[in-house]
Parts: sequence; C-alpha cells; structure tokens
Amino acid sequence: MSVNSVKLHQKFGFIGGGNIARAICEGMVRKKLISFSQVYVSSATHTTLEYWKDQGAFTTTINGKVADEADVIFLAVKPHIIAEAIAQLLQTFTPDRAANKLFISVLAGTTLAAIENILQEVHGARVMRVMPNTPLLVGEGCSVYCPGQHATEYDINLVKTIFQVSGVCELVPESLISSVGALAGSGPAFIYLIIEALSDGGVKLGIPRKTSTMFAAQTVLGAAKMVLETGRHTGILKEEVTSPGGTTIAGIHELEKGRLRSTLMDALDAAAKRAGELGPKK
Ligand SMILES: NC(=O)C1=CN([C@@H]2O[C@H](COP(=O)(O)OP(=O)(O)OC[C@H]3O[C@@H](n4cnc5c(N)ncnc54)[C@H](O)[C@@H]3O)[C@@H](O)[C@H]2O)C=CC1
Ligand SMILES: O=C(O)[C@@H]1CCC=N1
Repeated sequence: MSVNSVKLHQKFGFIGGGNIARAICEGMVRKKLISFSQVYVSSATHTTLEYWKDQGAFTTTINGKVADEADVIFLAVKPHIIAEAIAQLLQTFTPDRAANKLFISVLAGTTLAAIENILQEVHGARVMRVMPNTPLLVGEGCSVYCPGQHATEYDINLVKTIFQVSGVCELVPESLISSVGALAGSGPAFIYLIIEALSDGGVKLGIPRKTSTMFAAQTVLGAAKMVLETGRHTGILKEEVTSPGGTTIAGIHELEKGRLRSTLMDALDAAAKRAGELGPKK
C-alpha cells in the first residue's frame, strides 16, 4: 500500500513544540496522514503554543498531560533540556500506562541508551531514534531512524509511515546518526547559505533580489532532481554543463580557489563533532 493512502488514527504528542515538531506534524497533516485534532503539544512557553492552538491541537505546559493522552510521543526539546523535560513528564504521567506508548526521540547527539536510561522508570519503554530535517514540512524530508531495544516491528513501520509520507526515511546503524544529522539534519541550513550567496551573486550582476533568489532556489532544485532522477554520477552531470573554455569552468576555478568542497566537508565534520558534545551522557 502506498503511504499516501494511509490515515493514522493514533494520538500524537510533542514534548517541545518548536521548529522540528512543526515540520514533522505539518508534513503529516499536509499529506492527510493525520489531522491537528489528533495532536497534543507541550512547550515551556505559551507563546510557542499559540501556533498549535490556532491549528486546533490540544496544548499545555504540562508534559505529563501530553504523555497521558498520546499514543506516540515525540521528544522534540533541545538535547540539554531532555532530562528536565522527562522529569517533568514523569511528575504526572503514570508509568504503568506506558506499555502502549511509543517514544520517538529526534534529539541530536542523544543516544538511544541515554533516552532509555532517562525513561528507566517507564519499564520496557519503546523508543525509536529519528534524525529528521525541516524540509519534511514541504514533503521533501530526508530522515533516518534506528530502533531502541524494546521497539517492535509495528513501531518501525509506524516511523517509516510517518517520515516516508513526507520524504525519504531509511534505517541506519546508530553510529551513523550524527553523520546523517550533519549532512541532512543541518544540511538545509548549509544550502540556504548557498542559495543566499548565489542570489547575492545574481544581485551583484544586476538581477532583482526576488527574481535572483527564485532563480537560485530553482537551480538548486533542478540540479538536485537531475542527480536523483537521472541516477548519473555528479561528475558526469557537471561535465554536461562545463564547456571547454566556457563560462562554467571559469566559475568552477573560482570555487576551487575558495575551497568550496573542502569547506563543505569541514562543515559536516564540525556538525558531527558538535553532536557528540550535546545531550546527556549515558
Ligand atoms: N531544527 C532542526 O532542523 C532539527 C532539530 N532536531 C532536534 O530537535 C530538537 C528540537 O529542535 P528545534 O525544534 O529546532 O528547537 P526549538 O527551540 O525550535 O523547539 C524546542 C521547544 O522545546 C520547548 N521546551 C523547552 N523546554 C521544555 C520543557 N522543559 N518541556 C517541554 N518543552 C520544552 C520550547 O518551548 C520549544 O518549543 C533538538 O533536540 C534538535 O537537536 C533534529 C533534527 C533537525
Ligand atoms: O542544529 C542542531 O543542533 C539541530 C540538529 C540538526 C539540525 N538542527
């Protein structure tokens, strides 16, 4: 069955209602996998909750209320907050009701073992770890997952349904999650910088800003689709654009002088290294 034809009936909770929670939830809603009436969100401030309230979700500042109501509970707070957020959750949440609940952690740099350890009061807590990215919002997410020790086949299928409806979602060993986080989790920010720089270049050459940004984004989209849809090696695709003695090679020479490739590789190294510094240590 195509994931697009599925409608989920579970209740979905978000502990933390920030950027990634919105991307995950709106992605599902846009694809009609769920509606906001199935969504329960807790956040530290009422300001964050206004958006959710306007959409028709149940909102609260009490994490335990979300855990009590929802069948699937996304842990979507910043990594340094997680122990505190779960402690708050356990103040009102009845751990023996947890058997039917699935926790999905999207926290960077926070291992399954650390989450399972923080949730130890919830005996046999079913946990999945996912590294999503914000383009889930527009149906072009790139996510990876790995199951915790008590996760079931049902949990794996549910995670695949949730994240594949809004993009690609693949299983990886947990040792690779921070690497994928650097590439796909942080990657959109790197690409926005590149689009902005291309737009600046266009503006410098006289193209109006709005048009220049649109052309830059469409060019990135077109190049990405060429890679994905033709399946041809990026080197060959590059050759097809680069005429001997032409304009493109003149530009590529400048990019190589600016160490574009090496800089992007360094950016991924830095992001992956930073993930290792975040989150509670087991
Ligand atoms: N933003 C992104 O592109 C991605 C983020 N992530 C991970 O998702 C997590 C959340 O990131 P963002 O959504 O960007 O952060 P954010 O700052 O936008 O959202 C965090 C939310 O947590 C809430 N919060 C703070 N303390 C809380 C508490 N004690 N209990 C309940 N809620 C509390 C805040 O009010 C806020 O709504 C992080 O762990 C990050 O590593 C993972 C992949 C991509
Ligand atoms: O910047 C961060 O820490 C999060 C994780 C991946 C994307 N954003």
